[in-house]
Amino acid sequence: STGSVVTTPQQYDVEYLTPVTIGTPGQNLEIDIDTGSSDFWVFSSETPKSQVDGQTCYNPNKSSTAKKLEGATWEIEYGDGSSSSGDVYLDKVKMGGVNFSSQAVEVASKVSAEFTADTNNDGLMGLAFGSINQVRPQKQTTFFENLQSSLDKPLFTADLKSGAPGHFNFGYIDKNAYTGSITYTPVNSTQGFWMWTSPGYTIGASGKFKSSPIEGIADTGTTLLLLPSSVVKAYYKNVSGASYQSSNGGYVFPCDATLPSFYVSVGDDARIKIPGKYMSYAPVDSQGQNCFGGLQTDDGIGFSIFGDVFLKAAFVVFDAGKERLGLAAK
Ligand SMILES: O=C(CNCCc1c[nH]c2ccccc12)Nc1scc(-c2ccccc2)c1C(=O)NCc1ccccc1
Repeated sequence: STGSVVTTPQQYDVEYLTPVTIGTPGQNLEIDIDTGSSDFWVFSSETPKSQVDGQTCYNPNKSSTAKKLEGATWEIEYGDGSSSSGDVYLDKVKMGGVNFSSQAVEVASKVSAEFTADTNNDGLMGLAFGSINQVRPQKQTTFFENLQSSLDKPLFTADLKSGAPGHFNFGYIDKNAYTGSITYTPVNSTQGFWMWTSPGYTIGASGKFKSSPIEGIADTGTTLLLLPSSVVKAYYKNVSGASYQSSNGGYVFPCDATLPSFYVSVGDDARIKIPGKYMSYAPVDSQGQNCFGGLQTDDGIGFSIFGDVFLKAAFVVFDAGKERLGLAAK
């Protein structure tokens, strides 16, 4: 089997939302497909009304195919301090024409304020590895892991775009979705992530390649590109008026500054170009005077995060069959 589903960026490309159908009859939710985590959790009939602000809630009691996974609970906390927790049902899940009949759906009986405030986002579907799933006492496998053996090819692809709908595809590679060739690089999944190492980077079209291995994860659930502070400092040296502002929690610069492009090397002889305009995330003030950088440091994380700022510049193949990541220009 193969599948394809549209994914739509929210304002400033902060996240991408994808339609997912759960249960019988189908309940349609808008979900953040997240290759940086491994839990599929949703706003639900068990989420206190005070913590719901417009989100669509999955109600297992209204699904004839829902079965409670007795004794199973989950809780998850993300690096920004946001969190959610609850219990678990098994139900039919459909996305982009592919479906799995007994997917673990983690229903939220509690969500933190960040998720309540994210009014269009009805939940997250983690597509990292099941080894870091947070359901206890027994970890659950991801939607992709459940589908893998029935897919034409054991892979999925992400084609995120800046300010326009893109696609997640399952089981096949759409040759029309990229230019040139796909460069593959090994994935180390021992920490449960799509973790890979870039050999280095180049700042600006006429910049010199800097050989500097960067180990990080391909993470559609993180908005920004989070790299070592040495790399980040070197980049913002080229942006007039840029400075680290602890009050804003990162590098900020005048919104009219000229931003150099940033090239991330892949394998021996390929690189992904991130256009300068992707390197500005959003205004930090209502006048739109100063802007928050799309590139920030990975301090305190333990690895870098190749988030949406990077991923939307590429066509990305998440190849579980060969434990590798494919990257191509588009
Ligand atoms: O969790 C994910 C992917 N799902 C995010 C879902 C999500 C988390 N708030 C959300 C809010 C809305 C929608 C989705 C999400 N990736 C990883 S791996 C390591 C870290 C980490 C660990 C320690 C410290 C920092 C990061 C994160 C992380 O917290 N990223 C989010 C972030 C990263 C930096 C700043 C803010 C958030």
